[in-house]
Amino acid sequence: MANQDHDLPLYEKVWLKRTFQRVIDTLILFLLLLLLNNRVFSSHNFTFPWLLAFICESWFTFTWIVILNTKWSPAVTITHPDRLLQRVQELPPVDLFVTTADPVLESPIITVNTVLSLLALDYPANKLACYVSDDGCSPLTFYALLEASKFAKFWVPFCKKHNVQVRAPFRYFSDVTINNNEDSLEFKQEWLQVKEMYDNLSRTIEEVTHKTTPFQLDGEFAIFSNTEQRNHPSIVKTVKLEDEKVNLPLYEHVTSFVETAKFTYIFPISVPIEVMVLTRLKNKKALIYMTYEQVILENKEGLFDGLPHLIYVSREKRPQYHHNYKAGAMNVLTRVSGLMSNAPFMLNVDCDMVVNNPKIVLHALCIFMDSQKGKDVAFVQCFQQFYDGIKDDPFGNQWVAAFEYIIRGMAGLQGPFYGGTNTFHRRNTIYGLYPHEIETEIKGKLEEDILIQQFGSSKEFINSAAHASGGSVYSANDITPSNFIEAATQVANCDYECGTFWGKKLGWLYGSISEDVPTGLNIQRKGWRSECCTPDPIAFQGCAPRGLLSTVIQQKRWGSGLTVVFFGKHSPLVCMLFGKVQFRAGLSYFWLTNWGLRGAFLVCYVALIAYCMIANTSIFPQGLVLWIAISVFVIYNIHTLSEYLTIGLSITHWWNNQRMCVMRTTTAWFIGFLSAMLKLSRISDTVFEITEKEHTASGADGNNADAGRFTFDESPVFVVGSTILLVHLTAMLIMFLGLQPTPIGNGCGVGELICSTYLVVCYWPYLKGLFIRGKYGIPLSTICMSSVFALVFLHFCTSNIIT
Ligand SMILES: O=c1ccn([C@@H]2O[C@H](COP(=O)(O)OP(=O)(O)O[C@H]3O[C@H](CO)[C@@H](O)[C@H](O)[C@H]3O)[C@@H](O)[C@H]2O)c(=O)[nH]1
Ligand SMILES: [Mn+2]
Repeated sequence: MANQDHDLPLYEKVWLKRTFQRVIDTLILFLLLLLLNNRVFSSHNFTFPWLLAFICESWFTFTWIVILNTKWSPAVTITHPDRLLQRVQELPPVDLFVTTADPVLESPIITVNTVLSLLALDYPANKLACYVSDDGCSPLTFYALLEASKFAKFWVPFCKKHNVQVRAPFRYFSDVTINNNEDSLEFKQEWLQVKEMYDNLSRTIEEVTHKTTPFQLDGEFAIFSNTEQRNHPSIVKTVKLEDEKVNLPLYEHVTSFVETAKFTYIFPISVPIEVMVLTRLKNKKALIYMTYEQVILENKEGLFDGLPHLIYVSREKRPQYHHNYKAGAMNVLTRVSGLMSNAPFMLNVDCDMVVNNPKIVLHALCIFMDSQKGKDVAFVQCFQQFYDGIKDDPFGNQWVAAFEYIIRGMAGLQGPFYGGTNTFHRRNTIYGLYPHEIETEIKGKLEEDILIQQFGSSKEFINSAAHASGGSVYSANDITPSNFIEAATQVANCDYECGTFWGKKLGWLYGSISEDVPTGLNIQRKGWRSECCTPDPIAFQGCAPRGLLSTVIQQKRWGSGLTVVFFGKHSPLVCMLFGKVQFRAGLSYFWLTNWGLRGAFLVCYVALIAYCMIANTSIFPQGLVLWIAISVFVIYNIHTLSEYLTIGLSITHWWNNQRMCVMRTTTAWFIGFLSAMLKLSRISDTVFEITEKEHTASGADGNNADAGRFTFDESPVFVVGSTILLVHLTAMLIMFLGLQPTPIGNGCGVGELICSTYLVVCYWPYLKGLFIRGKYGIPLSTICMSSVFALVFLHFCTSNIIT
């Protein structure tokens, strides 16, 4: 290898020039400031509505500054896995985390596909360990994984042999068919065989999932009897050894294992690659532990081309302990994996995020391992992109433009925010280290009692954490996850974290249902950077909510979780003032953390406009200044439209996103904001509601009559939406019928009318929903409630309380 080669970076960062965009952005800002200026200096109408308008408009201008700042210096990263492979002697181990929480909303077949795609990554199998956290404590999920691990023994070699790109079987088989003319006979045969196996697998899993009779909880599954999702009792599991065909050469191995690990019991299955299923034996100690782990697949021989370890983890749940949702699950996975494989890097994906680029680990490592720029990179974030997205994004949940402009923009600053999935982390940063500590082995040298205070009382875990912090890893050959079952059980217990730093200073942070954002901020606060990784083909593909109902659940959660972050200890402002988050990076975090607040301000403004129309007053200026306001509106729309068109999105896509932005801000984010306020004032807590992942194996939305159509239910989100619509319809009616009272000041003008019309046009799906019954219509109860609210508002406006 030429010396020169060594100097080439493993990744490059290229800043994009978007000069024209900057000019227009600045023009809009200039006009907004002009309008604000006009409001302050040339208005003589200092009433309460005026003040409210001034506050809201200042907020909108501030939001625009935040957006402009975020978009200003976009960057892309280009990675060179070929250089990495040439340069490093040995690739580092990587732990893979998958979280699932509900076998109904997240069908096990989805999780299975994600896991299979991870097992088949183009990376030495002995360097990978895949951990599945099941917060649903579901025997179905466990069963599905067991079945999948059998299939994996054929699937993984098939993918590697034929260099398959999409390694989630349901995606592969719906995309790729055999070509009789081009494909070899061997390929065709294998394809058919593997396809049949997959069809069997998915049929078996579907059958078990949809069986109306309860799942037979015997044999290996006895461990699941008497468990509840939120309350797992002590579980003792027995395995009938004689049912399995025993592979003799493995026998020796197994007996020695049973001697060393008293509380575990192994039986091998006769398979080409060693597969072991572990379970705990009945013993006193196990009765105290209320969680269990199963090692499903163990690559004990450390075979390069074998299968990665696959470990099922379901942490203990007790009603008296808060389980902290996904953040809690991630911390358990961090500890369990720390014991079992302790890889210096970990990848975390949601259960629906399948690998789309099998070389993604190499791409991400290019960033971490670059000797110049990689040292202070804490995490590598891949975009969230979606398969089978409904055409033109009717619910605005595919975020294509946001990724292109906002996240790439953040990438040019201190780095993208942590998005909760598709992310590679350094184990060290999760353990709370600062960039400069990485090479000084600080944690490794800490006193044991300090480590116990921070990391909890497991000796084995502290040992492994010290190892990790010191930069040394277990060598790939001593990895035997099953040796650590007992210790892993302990660190997955509810009370393990009591009094420790977990969730407060270490790992995934608790307190917000958008755990990802504060976790990322807490890392960047220490001076770490992050990078985007956007290789071609794209890294992962997930399942975007397919209906309005699940979109609303997601949006409400974000609106609420992000507001909690905004006002919390890890708000961007705090991290900027007291931490090492750079000014512009901190400001860009406002784009994200103020979603809930945006809801509050926009609802205020929308109400104000309706008030003006009903009470016949005006918040908008007349004459030239009104024209400036109208031109801001027009320029803004043309500008965003051109941004969409530039990246190949359609006009419909743009319009769908625009109107969805208005709708979700004034409904879901607003409700999220209210629930965050209740949480912050300790009146009620917020709950992580899981979004449904629909499994459409056929890959088309044609078979789904609901695709893209708005469906409604009794959610308070729709009450807010319908109220806003009814109020504006009434206001327009009053205006057109000439029922307005004598004007206050200039009286209501064209500005208000334009705003109101735009709003009603955005709310068109709601308007239709008012007149349809059934699931496409707004429920009568919701309409009644909204009418009451609208009447109250009307009364309020006409009773001249505020003038
Ligand atoms: O108690 C829980 C709740 C959720 N999850 C898992 O968390 C993931 C994300 O949940 P999902 O319902 O898919 O939420 P989304 O809105 O799709 O997720 C986005 O937003 C979340 C924060 O609100 C992030 O955690 C996610 O990574 C991000 O993709 C899923 O794998 C769940 O199984 C758990 O493990 N335990
Ligand atoms: Mn998701």
